[in-house]
Amino acid sequence: MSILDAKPIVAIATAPGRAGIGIIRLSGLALGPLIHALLGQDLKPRHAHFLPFRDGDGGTIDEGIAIHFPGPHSYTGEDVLELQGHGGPAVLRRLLQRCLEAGRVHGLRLAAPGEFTQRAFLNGRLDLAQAEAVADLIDASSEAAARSAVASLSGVFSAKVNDLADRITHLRILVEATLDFPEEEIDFLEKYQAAATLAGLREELADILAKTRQGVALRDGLKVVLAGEPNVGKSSLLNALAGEDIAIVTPIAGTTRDKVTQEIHLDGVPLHIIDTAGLRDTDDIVESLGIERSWNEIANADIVLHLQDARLPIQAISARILAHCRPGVPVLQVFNKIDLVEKESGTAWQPAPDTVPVQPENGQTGTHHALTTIGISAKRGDGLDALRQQLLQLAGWTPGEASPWLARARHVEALNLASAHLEIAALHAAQNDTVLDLFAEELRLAHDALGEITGKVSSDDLLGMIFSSFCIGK
Ligand SMILES: Nc1nc2c(c(=O)[nH]1)N(C=O)[C@@H](CNc1ccc(C(=O)N[C@@H](CCC(=O)O)C(=O)O)cc1)CN2
Ligand SMILES: Nc1nc2c(ncn2[C@@H]2O[C@H](COP(=O)(O)OP(=O)(O)OP(=O)(O)O)[C@@H](O)[C@H]2O)c(=O)[nH]1
Repeated sequence: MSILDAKPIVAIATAPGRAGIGIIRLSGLALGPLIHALLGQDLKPRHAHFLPFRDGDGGTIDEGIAIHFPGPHSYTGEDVLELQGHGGPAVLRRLLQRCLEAGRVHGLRLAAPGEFTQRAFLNGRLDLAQAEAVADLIDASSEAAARSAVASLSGVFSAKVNDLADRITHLRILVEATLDFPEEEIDFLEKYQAAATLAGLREELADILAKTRQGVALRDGLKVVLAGEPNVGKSSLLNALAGEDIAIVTPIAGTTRDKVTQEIHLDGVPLHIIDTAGLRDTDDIVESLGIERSWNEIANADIVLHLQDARLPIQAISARILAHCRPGVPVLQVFNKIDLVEKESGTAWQPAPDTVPVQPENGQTGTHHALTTIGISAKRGDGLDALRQQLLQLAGWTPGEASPWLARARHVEALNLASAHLEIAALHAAQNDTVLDLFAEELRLAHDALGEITGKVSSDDLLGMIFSSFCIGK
């Protein structure tokens, strides 16, 4: 249901509730007659008119400003009418009713969520990544996310993707031109330095992918799971990072029975900190159900903080934690309660030689990031700044440097797909008897994958899914 119909649409564009000003927006192919019926006059294009908004009987609903943006020079690319009135819910409801009444003969109907922006997309005013950025800008939870969303909206991300797609096409055209002259196939690769060009394209794609991943982290946040045996201070760390008492802290082992989640922002990056039940063997049914959930959280984590008591030798549970998390997920060994180490031994805490990283039980050597070790005191606050820095670094963040664009998981998927096709193309190119049509086909598939990002290649299902998650009036 991506193209609903071409009828004119109307919606309240501003947030519900009391506000200084509220806006009703209409969009349609030819709003002239409707405007005349509604306002009793024509409007000078792109001119702010102060006038009364009247109901069908001539009674005044509000006094406000009306602006007519004739298509194609409007947000949607169609004729757009804005009625800017006072922002009370009753006023806007009456105005909306009045529009529907006056517009009935013109087929005016309520807009579906995101339908204004969908029309802007269908009329070529925005590409799909920019349209998504409109919603992401509205939803941005931090200033850093908003800054990056604006960059995406202005086309920074799309331009990168389009440029890469064009360069892939350029290479493909060279290859396909050669296909018509089979005797030249052999030296094609050398003649056009195809392998070197392809290597350059793959490097560029890897760079875009890394920045896009950052953009997704900035939009969706990262799941940081606090895991470890009971009583090591997981809940205390959650509270310290959150700056308030969210989770219950007691000296009793097994206090946390269910996960406790808190969202914090580091440098604008949303981190969902998840405190879990302490990992141990237990006969307590409630506790063991909680522990089962802890393992599930570890399996879904983007980053795991494995908390341990700094006074004790490294715990056997470590290998099991590594084995449970997804490949590539960084696990940070956090030694807590270093204040007690100092108190009991009289010297500052040092990472002991026996805290050298253990290998995961399932032998996934090399699939985890380097295991970094850090000492903290959740109670006193030592090491928390260093821990925050570590978290940002693990999130792929350069301090103070905002992600160049905001992005969505579906963009990363498309880039991964493009990357896989370029990788196969490179394998073809490396063969002695390169089959040029297979090489060209992989380039085409990589190009199409990139086209999904900007909507050059898209399905109605995809469009329906994207725009239906917008708010009404956008
Ligand atoms: N009152 C109001 N504020 C708003 C919007 C709106 O629709 N109405 N927007 C809606 O989301 C955003 C601004 N986006 C807009 C994008 C394009 C055009 C537009 O009329 N473009 C024409 C003319 C450009 C020009 O004058 O140079 C064009 O591109 O041809 C208007 C708003 C945010 N603020
Ligand atoms: N001295 C000191 N005590 C700490 C520190 N962190 C936590 N504690 C204490 O250790 C005890 C356990 O802390 P919690 O935060 O409840 O530990 P937990 O890992 O969430 O425990 P479970 O809920 O049993 O899994 C409490 O008495 C805390 O006050 C620390 O850095 N220094």
